[in-house]
This record gives sequence, structure tokens and C-alpha cells, in this order.
Amino acid sequence: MIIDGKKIAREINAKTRQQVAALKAHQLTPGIAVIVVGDDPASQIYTRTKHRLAQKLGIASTRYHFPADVDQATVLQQVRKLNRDDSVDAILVQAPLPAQLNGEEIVNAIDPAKDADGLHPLNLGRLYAKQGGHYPVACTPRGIMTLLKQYQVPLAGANVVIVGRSLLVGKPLLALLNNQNATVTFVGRHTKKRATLTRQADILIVAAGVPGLVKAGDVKAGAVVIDVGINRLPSGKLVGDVDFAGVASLARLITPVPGGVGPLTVAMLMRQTVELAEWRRERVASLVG
Ligand SMILES: Nc1nc(=O)c2c([nH]1)NC[C@@H]1CN(c3ccc(C(=O)N[C@@H](CCC(=O)O)C(=O)O)cc3)C=[N+]21
Repeated sequence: MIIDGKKIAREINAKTRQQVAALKAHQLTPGIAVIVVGDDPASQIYTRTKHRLAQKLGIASTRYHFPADVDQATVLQQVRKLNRDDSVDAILVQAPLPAQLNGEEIVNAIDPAKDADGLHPLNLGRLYAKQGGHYPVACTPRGIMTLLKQYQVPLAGANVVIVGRSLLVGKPLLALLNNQNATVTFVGRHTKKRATLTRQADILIVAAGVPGLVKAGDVKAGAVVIDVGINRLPSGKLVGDVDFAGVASLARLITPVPGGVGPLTVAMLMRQTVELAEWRRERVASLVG
């Protein structure tokens, strides 16, 4: 069966729109600020998608576009300005950043209470420590967890293999799944007998950024396959990291590209923006007494 990411995203967005309306009745408009550096065509598309969905849901969205040769101080200054801006609840610095910029320093400069991606080490650390309370979590992993829940995929005791260990996808996913008692393995370039490991996966999650990396021979029959890759081929066609035609017939559940994980990522970003707005106000209210 093919997982319908668009449908789940629509349901989430309908709820988010109601939450935004409820906040607006209290004179609060959630706001997201997206910083983009350079003219990477994919980044332009993604940030436009985010901007359009925000507008549709009633979330204030501002995009800050810097030239590819912008210096570190300028970006840091923009982040700090957004930290102080009370109309901004969520700050996202679009990846990838050009090589002259220190992405680590930029992420560390984001107020953890406004961290749209859950990328700040404080938030990632809270997730790894399985801490309670309110904090943001990376949107693609959150989307994948939602999707697994919607399709009632059991996690406790499941063998999960994640291909790719990025800070934005692999690492937070490992923590989320491990916190649900799944047995999680990272597989990468340096892994020996990769196919042997992926073929043992009840749930195989691929976020490597390599078109067609995972083929039918790498997948166990009846597995759940989550394809996080989005690669634009020279022909203009959008494909994932999984050879969909080969794998779809043997997987129990599989996400398509497009229409799988992507729409959920953006839906989760909007939901998280609203949550960040609520949490920040709750905190302020408790401080005021
Ligand atoms: N700080 C940061 N946070 C991110 O979350 C982040 C990022 N940087 N950099 C780039 C990746 C990629 N990403 C996507 C978002 C939406 C779709 C999406 O909506 N895809 C649709 C349509 C794609 C299309 O038609 O082009 C789909 O898969 O159906 C895809 C990819 C967020 N990312």
C-alpha cells in the first residue's frame, strides 16, 4: 500500500488552521521567519512552499534572503534580531548554507524557544534525554512518526534501519524511535554488509540524498519503507532515494516521492510554529504571574 502523505498533511493543516484562528481571537498571530542564503533552486522552492502554506493557514511568514557571499556576522545579526522580535515565534535557517558560513554557530545563536527545526543542541539534547515538557523536534522526523502512527505501524521491538545520520533527519529520528522502544540501527557509507542489515529492517527509513540508492534486493518483503530523499533528476523528474518501482511491490507500506514525507514536513513546521507561539506565551504568562 502506498502511504498518502498529502492526505495526512491536509488533516494536520486543517487542525493548525483552527489553532491559528483560536490564537487570533486572542490577538495573537503566530509568526515564522525563514532565512535563506544563496540561490539554490531547491531552497527557493521549499521556502516558497513554506511561505505559501503559512499564509494559507493564517501564520505570519517572513523570508530573509541573503546573497551567497554574505558574511557570518550579517546572518548572526539577523538571527539575533529575530530572537528579540516578539512577533516571531519560529526561526528557520534553510539548509544548505554556503561553505564560508559556520552553520553550527548560526544554529547555536537561535533562541531555543524559537527553534523551528529543533536543531539547537539544547533541543536535540532534550530529545535524546527523553525529557518531558515542551520543546521543538525536527519537522521531518515528527512527520514520519505521525505517519507511522496513522498507519498503526508497531514500534516497540521493531527493527528499524535508518540510512543517513543527518542532524535534521537521521539523528532526531533515532532518538524518537528509540524512545518508543524500537531497535534502531544507522547504516552509512562505511557500514559493512549494508544490504544484510537493511534486509533485516521491519521499518527502513532512507534519508541519504542518493537517487535510487535502495533497491528491491535491499528490502525485506513486508517491510515499511519511508523515503525521505528528494532528488531532482536532470530530466526535471522528482525521485526519492528508493527505487520505487522495484520496491513498492514487496513493501507492505511505502511513501512515494513526491506526496510522501515532504508535505508532512511542511505541515509539521506549521504545527510547531503554532506550538512555539503557545509555549512562549505560556512561559511569559507564568513569569508575569
Ligand atoms: N533548516 C531546514 N529545515 C528543513 O526542514 C529543510 C531544510 N532546511 N532544507 C531542505 C530540506 C528539504 N525540505 C523539504 C520540505 C518540503 C518538501 C515538499 O513539500 N515536498 C513535496 C513537493 C516537492 C516538489 O514538488 O518540489 C513532496 O515531496 O511531495 C520537500 C523537502 C525541508 N528541508
